[in-house]
Amino acid sequence: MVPMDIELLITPEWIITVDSDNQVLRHHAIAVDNSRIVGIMPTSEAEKCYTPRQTVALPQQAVLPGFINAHTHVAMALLKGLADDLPLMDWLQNHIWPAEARWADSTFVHDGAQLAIAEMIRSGTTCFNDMYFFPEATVQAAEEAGIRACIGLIMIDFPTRWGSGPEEYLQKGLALHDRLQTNPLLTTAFAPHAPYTVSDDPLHKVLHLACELDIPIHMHVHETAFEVGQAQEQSGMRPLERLEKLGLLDKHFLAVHMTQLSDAEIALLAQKGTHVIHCPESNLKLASGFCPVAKLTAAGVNVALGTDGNASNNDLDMLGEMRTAALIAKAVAQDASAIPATQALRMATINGAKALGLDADIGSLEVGKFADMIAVDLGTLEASPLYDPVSHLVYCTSREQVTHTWVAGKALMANRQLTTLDTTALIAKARDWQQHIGETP
Ligand SMILES: CSC[C@H]1O[C@@H](n2cnc3c(O)ncnc32)[C@H](O)[C@@H]1O
Ligand SMILES: [Zn+2]
Repeated sequence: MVPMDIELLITPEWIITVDSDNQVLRHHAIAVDNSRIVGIMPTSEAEKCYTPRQTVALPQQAVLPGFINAHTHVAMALLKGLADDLPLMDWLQNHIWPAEARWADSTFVHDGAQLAIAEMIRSGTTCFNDMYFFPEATVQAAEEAGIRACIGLIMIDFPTRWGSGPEEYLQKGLALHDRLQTNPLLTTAFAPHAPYTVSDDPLHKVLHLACELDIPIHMHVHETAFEVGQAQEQSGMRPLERLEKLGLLDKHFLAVHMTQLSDAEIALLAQKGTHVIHCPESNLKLASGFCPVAKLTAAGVNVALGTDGNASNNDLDMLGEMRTAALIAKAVAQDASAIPATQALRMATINGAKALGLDADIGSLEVGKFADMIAVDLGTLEASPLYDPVSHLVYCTSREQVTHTWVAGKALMANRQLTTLDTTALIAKARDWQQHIGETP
C-alpha cells in the first residue's frame, strides 16, 4: 500500500471522540488534511498509512473536540471585573449599559474581542456564538485570530452607538451576513437581545429573515424571576408564551439562560426542538436562578453551554463551566447521578454544534469533520492517578492544562504559545483600556 501524503498526524495517549458512542480511544492517531479529519486509527497502523508533513506526538495528552462556547459577548472582556456582586437589572441598567454607552465603539469591540479570543484559545475554545454591538469588529478580530464563530446580528428596540434602532440594525446585520458568505469559519445568527428589550414588530422581521436565510435566532430568555413577573404584569403572558405566539420557538431558536421553567414549558421546548443555552456561572454570579438542566435533558431538549460575557462570569473558561454545570445540576436535581461527566462534555461540544446547526462539521472527532480540536495534558501531578480521562476533564482539570488548540487543522496554540496573537501586546492594550475606563468618573 502506498502511504498517503497528509498535512498533519497527531499521536496522543487518548482520543476522546464525543461521537454517538462516546468512544475513548487509547494509542490512536488523528490524520488531518485540507482542514478536515481524514482518519482515526491505531497509531501503529497510521504510521504505515500516512506520510505526514508534520507529526505532533502528545504522549501524555488527551485530544478532544474544541469547546463550543454557545453564548458570549466577547467584547465585554474589557469590562471584566468592572461591576461585580450585583443582580442582573442593577448590573445592566446602572453599570453595564452606561459603560457601553460611553465606551463601546468599534475599536473597543475589536480590542475586547481580541482579548477574549486569546483567552478562549488558551482555554480550548474553538468556536463561540456571540451577541454584541459592532459585530463587524468582532468579525475582524476572529478573522485575525483564525477562530471559528457564529456572529450575532443584534436587535434591540433602542438606539445605541451601533445604530439608530431596529431598521438600521437589520440593514447592517444583513450586509454583514452577505459579506460572510465566503468565509468558511464564520456564520451568523440573529441575536435579538431579550423579550424585555425587543418588541413584537422587530421580532416578526427577525423571524421572517431568519427563515429566509435559514440561520438561528439567539436570545436571552427567562433569565430571572423578575423578567418573567414583569412580563406577566405588563402583558398577562410569560415571555416564553409570547415567543411561542410569535412563532419563534423551533429548532432554529437558542434560548439562553432559562432559569424559570414550568414542566409544561419544558415539554413545549422539547416538542418544538428549541435549544437551551445554559450559562451556570453567570446565573450564579448575578443570582439569576437555576436552569433545570437534568429535567430538560430528560425531556429530550438539547442543552449546550455558554460562559456569557466576561463582565458576568468573569472568565471564558469552558472547562470550569463544564465542572460548574455538572456540579450544580446535581444540587438542583438533588441527584448525584444528574449530568455525569460524559454528558457535561457533550454539552460543551457536540450540543453547541447542534444548537448552531453545525454538527455535520464540528463538535466531535469523526472522519469528515473539520479538525477543530484541543490537546489537554493529563500527565500532571494533579491528574494522577487517572482511571477515566473524561472524569478528569470535567472534575479535575484546569485551563492551564490545555496545550494545543487547532481550528480547521491550523494550530492557534502549540505548547501553550499562541500562533496568531501576541499575548504581550494584548495585555498592554487591555491595560491601556483599563486606564481610560477605570479613571473616568
Ligand atoms: C445587544 S448586544 C448584547 C447586550 O447584552 C448585554 N448583556 C450581557 N450579558 C447579559 C445578560 O446576562 N442578560 C442580559 N443582557 C446581557 C450586553 O451588556 C449588551 O448590552
Ligand atoms: Zn448574555
